[in-house]
Amino acid sequence: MAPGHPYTLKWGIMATGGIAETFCKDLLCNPEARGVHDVRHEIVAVASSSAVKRAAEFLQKIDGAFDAKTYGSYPELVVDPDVDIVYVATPHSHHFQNAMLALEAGKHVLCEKAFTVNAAQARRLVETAKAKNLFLMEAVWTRYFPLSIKIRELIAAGEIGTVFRTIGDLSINVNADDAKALTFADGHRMVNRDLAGGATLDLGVYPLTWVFQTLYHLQPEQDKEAPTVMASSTKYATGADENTAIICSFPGHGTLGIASTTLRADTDPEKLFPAVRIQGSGGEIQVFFPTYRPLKYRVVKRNGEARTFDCPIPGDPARNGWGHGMFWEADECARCLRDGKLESATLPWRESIVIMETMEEALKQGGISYPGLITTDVYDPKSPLNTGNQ
Ligand SMILES: NC(=O)C1=CN([C@@H]2O[C@H](COP(=O)(O)OP(=O)(O)OC[C@H]3O[C@@H](n4cnc5c(N)ncnc54)[C@H](OP(=O)(O)O)[C@@H]3O)[C@@H](O)[C@H]2O)C=CC1
Ligand SMILES: O=C1OC[C@@H](O)[C@H](O)[C@H]1O
Repeated sequence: MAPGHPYTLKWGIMATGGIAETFCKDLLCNPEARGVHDVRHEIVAVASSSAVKRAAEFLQKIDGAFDAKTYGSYPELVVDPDVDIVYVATPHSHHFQNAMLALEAGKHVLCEKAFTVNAAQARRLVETAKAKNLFLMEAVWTRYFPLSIKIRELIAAGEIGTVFRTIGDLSINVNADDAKALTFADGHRMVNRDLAGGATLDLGVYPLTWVFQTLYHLQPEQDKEAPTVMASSTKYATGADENTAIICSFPGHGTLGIASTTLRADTDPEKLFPAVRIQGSGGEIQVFFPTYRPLKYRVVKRNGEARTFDCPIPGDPARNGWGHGMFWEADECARCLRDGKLESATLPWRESIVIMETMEEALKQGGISYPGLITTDVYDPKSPLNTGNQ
């Protein structure tokens, strides 16, 4: 990179669904619109497992990167020599096999949340990235929000004294009219066990993110303590969890985290109450819904003094004001690669693994299980999850 020139990261996009579209629209935003001058992004290839036509249609949807190559399969994408990093945007069920496909082809990887279906798969991804000297990161975008960075700084600076407890929720009321079924069809990734559906892996990872970034991430390195986990779930008709509560206890630090998620009620129908409360001896920090894309936090001191801070997401005027907030995690990938780092200090590999251990244990205690095809930690390039027959 020439001095003074931004480092450019060249992306290959694996899958053309909802979040791939949102993420790519963020990649297409001018970084200067968010005050970023040191890195930039280019979408050089897009792959759909269903048809090359879908990849071409995707470029129309994102309204940009019209010169990007389009592929009708994931294996073609990962061998494209122009791709630096693959963004894995498939359902949870596919993450392990798809991320392995990319790593084995020598590509760096940003993999959507939930990272994998279980901890063994997460460990295998990390081992592979390490062995091949490749960058790997779980796409928990919330951690890279300036709001999250600020809150971690406030906690570290003692703004609310000693933190003892974090309570977080991410829930959506998707009851059908009769309140028996949910509005999702049984085959939808949110509830389909074959796609690792369920509230915990899809939504629970966000309240857990708040528990982990406030109670685990900030623990001193020499005292890192994984939580003991107590959890309970209720099951939907498909066998996926629809309602889960997880208590994370860090006894060595005297802290407790409580993360909950349900598909049967909203976190806050009136958008008045905090979705996350980080509670310390000197007060608390409240974070408001959406738990995954927060725009506002409030610091409430023990004496009742309170201040609210709005944190709007900067839009790009040249893209009709678009800006969703996923660009900050993309900037992190670019900076890590520019600086020769294989993992992000904001979400280190070890932490992603401990979070997967926590969710795996919670699901086990809740009696939730997933099929062998999507839980195996044995890589198979010919798995239908890679070849698109699943
Ligand atoms: N960070 C965030 O805010 C969000 C993250 N996510 C995460 O992103 C991932 C994808 O979610 P989302 O984009 O909403 O899902 P979608 O169903 O909209 O898209 C998933 C895409 O994966 C590909 N795919 C490959 N095999 C299958 C299969 N058997 N069934 C369904 N899709 C398949 C398809 O693309 P193709 O045909 O082109 O191969 C499909 O379009 C999930 O892991 C989810 O947790 C989701 C929403 C928000
Ligand atoms: O990651 C996510 O955040 C937003 C939710 O609506 C979505 O289901 C989930 O996958």
